Formats: sequence, C-alpha cells, structure tokens
Amino acid sequence: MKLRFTKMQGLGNDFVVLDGVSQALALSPIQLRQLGDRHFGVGCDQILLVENPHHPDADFRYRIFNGADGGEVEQCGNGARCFVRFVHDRGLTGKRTIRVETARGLITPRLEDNGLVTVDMGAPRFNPAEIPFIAEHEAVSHSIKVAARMVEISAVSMGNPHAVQVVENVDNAPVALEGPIIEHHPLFPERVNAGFMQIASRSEIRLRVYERGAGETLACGTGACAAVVSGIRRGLLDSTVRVHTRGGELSISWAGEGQPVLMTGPAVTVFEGEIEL
Ligand SMILES: N[C@H](CCC[C@H](N)C(=O)O)C(=O)O
Repeated sequence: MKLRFTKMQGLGNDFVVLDGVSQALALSPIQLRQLGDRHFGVGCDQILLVENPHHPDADFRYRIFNGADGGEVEQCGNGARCFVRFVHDRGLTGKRTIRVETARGLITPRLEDNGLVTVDMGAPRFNPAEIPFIAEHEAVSHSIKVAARMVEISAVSMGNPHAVQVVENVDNAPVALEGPIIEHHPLFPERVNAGFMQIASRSEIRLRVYERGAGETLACGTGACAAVVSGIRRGLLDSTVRVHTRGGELSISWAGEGQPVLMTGPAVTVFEGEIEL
C-alpha cells in the first residue's frame, strides 16, 4: 500500500508522523520496523500515529512506536512537540493548545508565538510498581549492578520508564557500554531508557540518553524531564533547568511532588513523503 508520511524532528530526535485521522491506518510490527529502518525504509527513532481520541476530554489520540523494534510505548516528549505542529500545520485543528490522549494519560502541548512548543507532560511517578521497577520501596536513588560496578540510578516514570545516573562528564560517559545493559536490566521488567546526566550548575545540565527500543538518540524529551526531576529530588538542581542535549537545548521546569513537568523546545517539519509498504 502507498503510505503518505511527514518526517519531523525535535532536537534531532526524528520521527515519521502518520495521519490516522484523515485515513484509517493499521500497521503491522513488520511495517513499523520497515518505516523506522534507516536503510530499507524511511528511517526514524520513533513513528507517531495521530488518531481520533477515545477520551472525552481529548482532541486527539497519539500512539508512539520505537523505530528500531516497532514496539508501542507510552510516551514521547520530543514527539509531543512535533505532534502539535503536525496537527496544526495540516489543519486538523485550529487550536494552539490541545489535549492529547496517550497510553499513560493526557498531555497538553501548546504552540508558542515564538515557534517553540511547551508541553505539560503531567506529573512524574516514583512508585516502583508504576515505573515498573523491582524494588522494596520508593527512594530518590537505588544502587544497581551494571557490568562490573554498582551504579546509583534514579527510577522515574514520565509515562515511560527512565533510569537516570549522574556522571562527571557526558562526553566520556559509558553510554555505549552501560546503555544496553541498563535498558535490559532485570530490575526493569518492561526495559528502561538510560539517562546519563552531568550537572553543570543548579540550573543547567548536559544529558545523553540511551533510549529503550532505539539506542542513543540526539535528544530525549521524557529523558530530559526524568533527569531534571531526578536532579531536583537529589537536591542538585533548582526548579527550572536548561538541558543541553547533543541535538540542542530544552527548558524543563518542575515545582515538586505531584506537580506537572513543563518542557519547552523546538519542533521541525523536514519533508513530506510517500512510501510503498
Ligand atoms: N524510547 C522511548 C520512547 C521515545 C521517547 C523519546 N524519544 C522522547 O522524546 O521522550 C521509550 O521506549 O520509552
């Protein structure tokens, strides 16, 4: 079948975005993996499927699939920014602030006048059962065995699971070695995104993320949210933080327990295309 798509990126985290509102779409895992394949398909970190909502308070439903394995996941921060630009630019809505139903709750992205996008990502969750993370109790950080060493990680859910550690310098952090080990760590039954955070100041961090089902990406929006929340809970960061990723900069704010995380950053349309699947 011929499939029209839009290629987009948020800080180099790239997406194939599909309009499931104007057309009914049901793609198999094989077709999703083909879309995500950078040699035999279009190539992207994630596929974003825009649909009509089931939730009465939502304007749209937003489904996310990791490009490398075609697995459906709960949340995507950079994707949420691209999503609102997509539905606005395609005339699927006239609103600049929309309510979006995701697998783990409602998020509220807003197109700003300056072209950036701010997303209320909802409140982070720390209860191990909600991450999911196998642990006796909730804690700011947990020591887990990774290869030959013990690593202090903060386990956080932004709808999707994150394990964040603090490193001296992200440039020489063991992302390639420890990323896959943490992703598949037995204490994370649904796998996990592995964050490596360098504290530059109380209002600035550098971050690399080895993403579940995608490998290291140039930026991870939910990873930036999870890192800032972890840093604040560890007493290392103030409530608004500039997050420097390899793909560019995000602004993340969190006012504390029970409060939503706000993320602001760019969303760019790269090209429109058509592929035979
Ligand atoms: N790999 C993630 C999904 C994409 C998240 C990331 N691209 C973002 O911007 O939040 C997971 O399996 O939970």
